[in-house]
Amino acid sequence: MLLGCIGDDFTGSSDLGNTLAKAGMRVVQYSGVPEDPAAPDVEAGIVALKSRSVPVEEAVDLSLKALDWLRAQGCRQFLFKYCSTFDSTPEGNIGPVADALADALGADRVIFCPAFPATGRMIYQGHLFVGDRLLSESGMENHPLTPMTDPDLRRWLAPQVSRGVGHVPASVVWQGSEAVRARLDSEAAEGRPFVIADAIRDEDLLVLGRAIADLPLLTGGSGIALGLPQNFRDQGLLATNHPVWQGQPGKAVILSGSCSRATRGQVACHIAEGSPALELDPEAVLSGAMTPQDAADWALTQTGLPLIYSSADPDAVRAVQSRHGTEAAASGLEAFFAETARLLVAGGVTRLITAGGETSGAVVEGLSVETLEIGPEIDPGVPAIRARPNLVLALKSGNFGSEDFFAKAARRLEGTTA
Ligand SMILES: Nc1ncnc2c1ncn2[C@@H]1O[C@H](COP(=O)(O)OP(=O)(O)O)[C@@H](O)[C@H]1O
Ligand SMILES: O=C(O)[C@@H](O)C(=O)COP(=O)(O)O
Repeated sequence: MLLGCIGDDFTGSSDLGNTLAKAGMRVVQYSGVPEDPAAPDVEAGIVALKSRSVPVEEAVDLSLKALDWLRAQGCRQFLFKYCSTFDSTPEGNIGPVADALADALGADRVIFCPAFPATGRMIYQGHLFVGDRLLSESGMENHPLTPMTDPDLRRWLAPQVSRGVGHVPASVVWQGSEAVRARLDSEAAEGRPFVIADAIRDEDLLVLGRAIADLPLLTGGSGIALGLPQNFRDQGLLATNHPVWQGQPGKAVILSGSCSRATRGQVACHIAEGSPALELDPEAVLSGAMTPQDAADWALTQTGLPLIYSSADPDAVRAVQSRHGTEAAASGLEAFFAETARLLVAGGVTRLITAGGETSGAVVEGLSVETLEIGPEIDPGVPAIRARPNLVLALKSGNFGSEDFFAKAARRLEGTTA
């Protein structure tokens, strides 16, 4: 294994896997820290954790365990993948995890770059944009668990970390990788080893990728990985033939716990097309009046592509959270989706599409799937994944995917390219 990655959620990890696989690496995503060694032909291994919104100490502990395992697999470089919208709070978990990984690896300059231009995430003058909106006006200010209310990443990261926070502006990135390296050196020399890097276009990410080829630790969204496969290829380290993706026939079901704007649009599109949809009432789920068995029975008796969703608008989410508490509402709904997924797969479902990072993590953990083979891209940031000989998955990040994503994913998982 060449590149060792630690993802702070499951959809984000598959997003990273997508970037690396598209650029020609053989990528496997692991659910949590594996007990066994990796297969010998894995070039990039991604340990997917559910560490984005857990208490800081737990996130740090899990991430260090993942690092130990990846080091034992012989990795030469390590990447901490977090969300392209920098999902975190003033306490963490991006900063404390990065601090701990930097300590463990002796990293004296570390880049932070969540940019993902293909999905509209761009960083300019240290500020994160989503399309033509600042992060804090993009809808992310209403996120149920990590509301992002400040678009200045330097200001958002600083209280989370024990090191100084610097900046590589776009004007330096546009001068090329040598200039970026010089800037990282000068920032480190002035006590700012943690550096927010501007990136607006894929070309910028490729420049950054070349500049950080020799650094032990990188952090960012999947975009920061764009240039890394070429670094390994240049050293003659990548194999050229990889297993070919095979589609999976059989019953498909969608589970959506994401309340993000894009997902709500996809839910609306699915319903508008006349496809079967079951809206979960969080009160009924949390009181036990609606059980996973009820939901699974409903889906298994539908024809077409059934969708079970709790996705709701910010006001409805806030109302549920104020009645039950944010944590209890989230974990109750996630446990419901996990159990429903288990029942669906036991009932013969072979293609499962999940929407939402936390939701997807709960589902994959609930299914006890340990290794996920990354296949071809469905939409930017979302690959088809093989979980078992008879089970394929698409784990959609909340904000990713076109309006017709659900139907498209079902087709791609089946092996239909149209
Ligand atoms: N109707 C709802 N009310 C309150 N919380 C909800 C509702 N639906 C889903 N949630 C919770 O909101 C969180 C959404 O997070 P996640 O699944 O990561 O989606 P995203 O990728 O959009 O952030 C989950 O913890 C989920 O259980
Ligand atoms: O980087 C990204 O935007 C995604 O890979 C990701 O991590 C999204 O997380 P969720 O929106 O919580 O699914």
